[in-house]
Amino acid sequence: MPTLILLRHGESAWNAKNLFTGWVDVDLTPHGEQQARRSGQLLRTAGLRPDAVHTSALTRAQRTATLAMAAADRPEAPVTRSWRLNERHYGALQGREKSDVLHEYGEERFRLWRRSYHAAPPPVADGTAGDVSRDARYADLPPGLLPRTESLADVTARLLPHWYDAVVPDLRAGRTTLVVAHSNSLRALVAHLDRLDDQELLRLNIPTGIPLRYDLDEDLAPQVRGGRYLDPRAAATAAAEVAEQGNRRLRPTR
Ligand SMILES: O=C(O)[C@H](O)COP(=O)(O)O
Repeated sequence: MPTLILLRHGESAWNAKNLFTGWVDVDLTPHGEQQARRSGQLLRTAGLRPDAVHTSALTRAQRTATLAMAAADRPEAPVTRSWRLNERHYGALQGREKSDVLHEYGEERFRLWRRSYHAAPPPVADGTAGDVSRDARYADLPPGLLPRTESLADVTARLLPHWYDAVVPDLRAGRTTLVVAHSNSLRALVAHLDRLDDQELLRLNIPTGIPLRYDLDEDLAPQVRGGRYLDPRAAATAAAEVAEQGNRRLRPTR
């Protein structure tokens, strides 16, 4: 039975500042690096030895994958990188402080932009930090595929080809597979695996840096809906903090 492990990258510099990040390529903080290493230790303690790794085109996810796999004693496992696993493009919200956005637009709009399936924030303006049309990393993609904003439905549509074409073959081959991605690309994947309804999706928050294990049956359906975090208590606390990010100006100093 194949095992899938989902891991959101460790804390990034913009997570620490409570800024919407999306496709802006910020690095991990020292705390995020530590979370990544601890993820690898948790994998090792659980006896999980990933044979294949999939991650996004963004530095924070790639570095988390490298640090976690080194700590899991599996640095040689092959890594596939795809823009399809990137964070949701957060449009014009990228670079804005989350509590500022909540106060400007109100709780309902803020919640729908962050957690609903269909709402997409306003698109990013040309030439600003989130405009990826001239980013060399995406030069081979048809311009029509490059987002200026995304709903979770858009994320799901661009993520699933990578799931079916690259992750599923690894799982079908019996490889323990680690996917290191982002809050919303992982929400899209969990929604797909667990067949979440709209209300469940609104409540789903994924914490940084804690592996989530899914043991799958032969049809690749989860044996336990929602999977199992390798540190369930820390995951519950951290997920509740993620849900509250609009009400927080700065994270407490560690
Ligand atoms: O891109 C971002 O701002 C975060 O990584 C994810 O944000 P969210 O948890 O507010 O959707």
